Amino acid sequence: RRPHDHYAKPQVCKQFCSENKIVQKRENYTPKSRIVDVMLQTPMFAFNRSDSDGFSAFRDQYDLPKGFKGPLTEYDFIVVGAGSAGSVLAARLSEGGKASVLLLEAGLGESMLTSVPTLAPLFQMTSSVWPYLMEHQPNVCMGMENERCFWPRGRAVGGTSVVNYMIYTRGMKEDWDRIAAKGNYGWSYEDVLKYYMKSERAHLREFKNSPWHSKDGELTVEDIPFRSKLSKAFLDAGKLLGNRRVDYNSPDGFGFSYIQATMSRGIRMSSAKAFLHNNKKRKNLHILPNSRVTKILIDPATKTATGVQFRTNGQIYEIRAKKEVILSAGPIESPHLLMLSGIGPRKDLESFGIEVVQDLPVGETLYDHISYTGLAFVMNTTRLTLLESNVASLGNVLQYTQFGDGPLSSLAGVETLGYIKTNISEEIGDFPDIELIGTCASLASDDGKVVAKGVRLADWLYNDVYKPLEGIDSFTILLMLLHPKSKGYMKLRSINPFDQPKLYGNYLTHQKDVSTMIAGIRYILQMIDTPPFQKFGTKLHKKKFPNCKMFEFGSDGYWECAIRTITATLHHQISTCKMGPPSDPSAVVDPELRVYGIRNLRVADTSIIPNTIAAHTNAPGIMIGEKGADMVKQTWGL
Ligand SMILES: Cc1cc2nc3c(=O)[nH]c(=O)nc-3n(C[C@H](O)[C@H](O)[C@H](O)COP(=O)(O)OP(=O)(O)OC[C@H]3O[C@@H](n4cnc5c(N)ncnc54)[C@H](O)[C@@H]3O)c2cc1C
Repeated sequence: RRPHDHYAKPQVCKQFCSENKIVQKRENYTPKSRIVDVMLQTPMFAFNRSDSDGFSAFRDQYDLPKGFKGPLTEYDFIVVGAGSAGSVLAARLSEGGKASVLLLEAGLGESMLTSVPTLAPLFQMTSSVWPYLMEHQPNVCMGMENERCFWPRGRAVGGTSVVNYMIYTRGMKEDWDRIAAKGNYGWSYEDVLKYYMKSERAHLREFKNSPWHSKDGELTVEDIPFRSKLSKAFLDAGKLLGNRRVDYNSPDGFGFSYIQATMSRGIRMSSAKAFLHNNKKRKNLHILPNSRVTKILIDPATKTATGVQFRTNGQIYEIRAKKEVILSAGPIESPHLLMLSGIGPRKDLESFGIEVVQDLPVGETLYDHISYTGLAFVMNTTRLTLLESNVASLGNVLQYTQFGDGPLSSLAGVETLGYIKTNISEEIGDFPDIELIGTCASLASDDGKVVAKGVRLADWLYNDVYKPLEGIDSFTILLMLLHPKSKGYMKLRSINPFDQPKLYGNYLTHQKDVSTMIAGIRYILQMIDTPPFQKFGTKLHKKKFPNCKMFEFGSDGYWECAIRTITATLHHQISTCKMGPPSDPSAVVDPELRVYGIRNLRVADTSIIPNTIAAHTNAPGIMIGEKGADMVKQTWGL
């Protein structure tokens, strides 16, 4: 071969060459926030605001290693998506130098601003996310813009770990043991714990010598440096109601605790920072940001994945995988890519004229964790919460830039967790059905500019109910429905890879989900009545939602209307490429993550999680990346 034959050449693009307009518009958007404004006055964060990409000066760069002019024509492994799972996979498969790895990512490198924990809600309005909207579902998200639920997903090197709230949770022992008991060999708690611990570098004051945490991994897990007095009140109230203080990331995790966060000295620890930064100069690891995969290349005769097609800078490339293609594009794009490539429900694919390579139930299962974020509590005591007007001070910015602590290191007010079993649960033993999340902020703490806008809360609701709280100390306690019985699904919208698929959450279609959430709200109100909160004169803000006026405030009918009005997702969509044994008709991948019926193709990301788990899904995604990498290595003797 002549040397230039090693490099991939762009091909003529015949169709679907440009991305949809929404994404292009967002590329040029710099979010507005008082905290950012103050930060920009400091030399540390100064940058050119007239730049069309407001964050360009402070973006992580991922140039190809020295000596490479472009991507090669083939690699041993192609990993699609540099998110929570994909970053780990690419790092592990390229270690030791035995295999060549191409990591393709649609988004750009993360910016310096995404590193600041308290700005987490800001990025849901930027080009760092895929701005998915759920299809309209009557009677949910009634208080969101156009009554549509918003499902942003991270779009950056680091994926959703670049825009998430950094809560580090692994799931209960029972969750993983149940998954294994359904025929998913190798996925029991004991099995997955090994991989959680492989990644982890814990600095947790309370659990310094715990056997359930490791100090040797790449992913720093820390206590949040900032704690408000309300965090202690939350834990004390929990204790008074009979809950234990626990390490929720131990096998005995049913109880209350301070949050453990993926951060390092107050700075966000994305999976890109943890797994790619130190490895990006490896000669055998090529990372291509701004490169969107549009199709998996599959030989229909042998049913073997042979490579991918992707678009970068308006050019289309096809690159071959000598060993495997691994999809880590997340719970929406991994199934989307499978369907576009002929792997999915036969009837649906045929209705779009897509040649069916493998008939599989891709996208037919979709679970999510919904939450009610609408409770607001006021107090007779001031300076207990994170009012943006107080946080946005030069002193706080300097404190953060010098020491990595202070209010800017807060996860936008999120501080504590409590796993509870409501009085209507039918589960046996310590199996929680609700997670409570203690905070020191409410929807009004930033005057409605960021958090409410980020979740697309409708102005009619915000102005009527929350605006009166602006400038006043107020906070919320959230609840998350851990094991919804309502099941959603997703479908192709068209054969254009740039069209978002149709997403159906099917939220609250099972009445038990509604009653469990109401029981969770009542539990929170009980907590608020205890002395730890009452010593601050804490009271529920009792302004009725305008669309729920027909119900008596506080009745079951009222709370049902309220949760159907603010039906907030905590963005843990899973199961769209469900893992299961061959006997499971709803499975897309086997317990070694191989797509059924196709050779050399795996899915390794949160889309494979088969059941709901009591966890936020970043750490599980990273664990799946670790475990997936080991399985791939084992297959190829690496
Ligand atoms: C606002 C928000 C807050 C959250 N907070 C928390 C939290 O506090 N704690 C927690 O544990 N979890 C949280 N989550 C959820 C968690 O972060 C995600 O579930 C997890 O990161 C998903 O990991 P993944 O590897 O499956 O996918 P992702 O991390 O989403 O990675 C997928 C990657 O693939 C890329 N990609 C997609 N399609 C293509 C394509 N065609 N070509 C190339 N690249 C592609 C994407 O751009 C992305 O980078 C939050 C999520 C959101 C949205």
